[in-house]
Amino acid sequence: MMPVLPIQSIATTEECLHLGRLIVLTGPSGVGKGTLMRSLLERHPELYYSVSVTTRSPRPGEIDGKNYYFISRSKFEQLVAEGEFLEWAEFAGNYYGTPREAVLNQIHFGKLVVLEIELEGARQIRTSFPSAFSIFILPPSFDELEKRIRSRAQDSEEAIARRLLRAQEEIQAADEFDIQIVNDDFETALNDIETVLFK
Ligand SMILES: Nc1ncnc2c1ncn2[C@@H]1O[C@H](COP(=O)(O)OP(=O)(O)OP(=O)(O)O)[C@@H](O)[C@H]1O
Ligand SMILES: Nc1nc2c(ncn2[C@@H]2O[C@H](COP(=O)(O)O)[C@@H](O)[C@H]2O)c(=O)[nH]1
Repeated sequence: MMPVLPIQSIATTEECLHLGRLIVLTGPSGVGKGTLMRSLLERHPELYYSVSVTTRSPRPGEIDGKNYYFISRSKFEQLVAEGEFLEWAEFAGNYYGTPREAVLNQIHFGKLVVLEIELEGARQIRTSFPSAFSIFILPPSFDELEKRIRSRAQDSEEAIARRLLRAQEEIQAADEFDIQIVNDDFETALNDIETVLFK
């Protein structure tokens, strides 16, 4: 299921940090992380985007292995027990996790690796990778955030309510991150991310 590169031994976390860099992109659901990420990858194909594993059902158009690896809760719990995740969390009723081996491989090879994950996972990464660079994406306002979640039209009312509740908690944690970027004008936000990553 998960991509495994032909590497004989995987470096430890600390060894990896000398070879590559880990970037964590976090922010409330609907703020535009995925959209920013897609544009960033188009402009910088040298980046490695870590495809997460989730127990959420695929949305229309989402492809297994591209957007996420979609698996059952029991399989996810088995992978947790086997230590297969670099971090994982439950978010709005579903599990999400970052495949450990693929990410460590890419860092080992000197890649700039980007994780797009929620707050609890980002906190776990800060503990295991203190040198990771963390970015928190903020909405211009809470009303605009709700509008964006609704405009996506892919979540039930219940899921939207859960995501908005969680968004309030997440936004309060924005100061824990190395940098905060407001995604108001899309191009400006994208340029701000590029500036901190590449300039
Ligand atoms: N700067 C922006 N101005 C207006 N709309 C935006 C902007 N950035 C993103 N959007 C829109 O907001 C909606 C949510 O964006 P997106 O799905 O990327 O959010 P997300 O943070 O990845 O959400 P999730 O964490 O739930 O996956 C999309 O319809 C997207 O087109
Ligand atoms: N802790 C983790 N969070 C993740 C991961 N992959 C995605 N996410 C975050 O989950 C929410 C919901 O995503 P959605 O696709 O259902 O809208 C969002 O904040 C994502 O950033 C992961 O591997 N670990």
